[in-house]
Amino acid sequence: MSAPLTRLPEWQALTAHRDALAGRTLADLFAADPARADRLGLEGAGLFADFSKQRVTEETLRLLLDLARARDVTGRRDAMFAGEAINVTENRAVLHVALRAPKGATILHEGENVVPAVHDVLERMADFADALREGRWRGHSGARIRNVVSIGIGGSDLGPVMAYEALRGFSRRDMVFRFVSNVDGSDLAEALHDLDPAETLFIVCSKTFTTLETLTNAHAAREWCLAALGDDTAIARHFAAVSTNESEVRKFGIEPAQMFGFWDWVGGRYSMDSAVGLSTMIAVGPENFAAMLAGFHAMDDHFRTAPPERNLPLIMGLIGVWNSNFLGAETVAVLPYAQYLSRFPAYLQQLTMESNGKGVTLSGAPVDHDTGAIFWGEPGTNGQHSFYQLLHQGTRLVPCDFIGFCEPLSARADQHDLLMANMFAQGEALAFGRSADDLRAGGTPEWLIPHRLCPGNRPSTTILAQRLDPGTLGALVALYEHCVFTQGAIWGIDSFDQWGVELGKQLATRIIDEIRLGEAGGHDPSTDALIRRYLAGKART
Ligand SMILES: O=P(O)(O)OC[C@H]1O[C@](O)(CO)[C@@H](O)[C@@H]1O
Repeated sequence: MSAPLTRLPEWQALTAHRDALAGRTLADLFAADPARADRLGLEGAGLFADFSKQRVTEETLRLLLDLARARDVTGRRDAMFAGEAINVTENRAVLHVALRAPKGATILHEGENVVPAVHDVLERMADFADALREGRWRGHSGARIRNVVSIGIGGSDLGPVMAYEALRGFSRRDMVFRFVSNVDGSDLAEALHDLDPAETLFIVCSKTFTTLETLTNAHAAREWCLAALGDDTAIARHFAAVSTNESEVRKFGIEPAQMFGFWDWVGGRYSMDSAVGLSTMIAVGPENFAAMLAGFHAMDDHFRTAPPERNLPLIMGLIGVWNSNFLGAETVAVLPYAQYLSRFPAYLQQLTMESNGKGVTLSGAPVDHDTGAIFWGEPGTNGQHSFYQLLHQGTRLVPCDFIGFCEPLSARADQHDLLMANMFAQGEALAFGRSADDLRAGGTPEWLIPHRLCPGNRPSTTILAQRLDPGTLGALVALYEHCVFTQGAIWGIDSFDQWGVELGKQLATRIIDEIRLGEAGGHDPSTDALIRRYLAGKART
């Protein structure tokens, strides 16, 4: 791993190949090889991905696989599954794959099989979830718990809220689930405004149990609860915690019996299938949660065992490297054609950008190439009526991931056909565009042709699965997790730390004190002036 990535012969071969391919459009590639649609489709864990609308040939994939070999991606993958401390800057193992391993499996961490402990927590979660769902777990006044409010942020929020939205169709409709993350007090206020404290359970979700936003909201929720229920003992019936930090949980007043733990080898953004998924399990039930874990595990197995050239996350990750580093794409648009996946792009933003938004290699040397792309997106068809204009005719290259399902989850099957027709149409339009000749033949006046022309040659991947159920969701999340892993291994970065978020937190702590004291100073002139202006405005309220 010592030679800089871009000096590797495998990298240079890809650069030369990119130059040789220059000028060959997707239309050219399909004209030369109509069967590429068959050969560039891969299946794994119930997901099918069509890569034929990516600007790659089989030679590109061969060269990308050479690069993966040179970077020992499969060796690093095996090290992850073996529990090695591949998160080097925190000296930690990265074992989210153990969270979804079946009961009899063995995954070692420091010589100990962690799978039994994972299943102990899952069983405790299931008991608690069932007790709530069946009305056996009651509030302090004896009232049935009808509302579950999850308080967390980042990995302790985005996974649970995404999964709840994705699996709403499988959730208990007679219970209310809300998610509070922002330190902006209006988030909590809106979540609670119509809830009865006697019927409300809070799940405080924080790996560290020290996060400013979560602890602030949790204390405010505690006050709200006590103001109505009037007794400290009520906390035991109305609060549960998900954390790795038992002593801080106790300090907050939540007993270990209501604490569901996980481990330092689970990164926050890789934790939705740990106890962090408690709200998901309460919403959809332990069986559906187990089906989601099975979907994750099926993709883990595929990633671990499928040959590189048929390995879905590996190939998808490598194509992402090709688009970023060789075609110059800066972003990836994630476009689920499923309203239930409305929070999936936001979830992926943390997974991909907190993982691969790094500027130095594992040894601390600056990278000499771009790393993680900017992920963003919205569900289709909504996005079509806002930003797709730029995708079709703008000056930037934006590779798109379309995600769709064969079976509708609503009874309106004809609407599902409309939805899917739109998804297929967008991939086709991006790839093949509309030529001047076509427009002329359709009667477009000459002066309007440049405005209406769609140049095409814009790459996309289409992921198609049977239906959006718990197993599919697990497989889909694991697909992106392993994609991120593959890219991090190619770039030689630590995909599992997040030191970049620290500085802002430290500065905020200092500024909070200054605001409380009513005086700013010691920052740069712009920041000082902004704080003073804020203090002046605040004084007028
Ligand atoms: O679960 P915690 O410890 O409250 O952290 C929340 C989030 O904050 C971060 O550390 C970033 O600030 C994320 O990595 C993490 O998911």
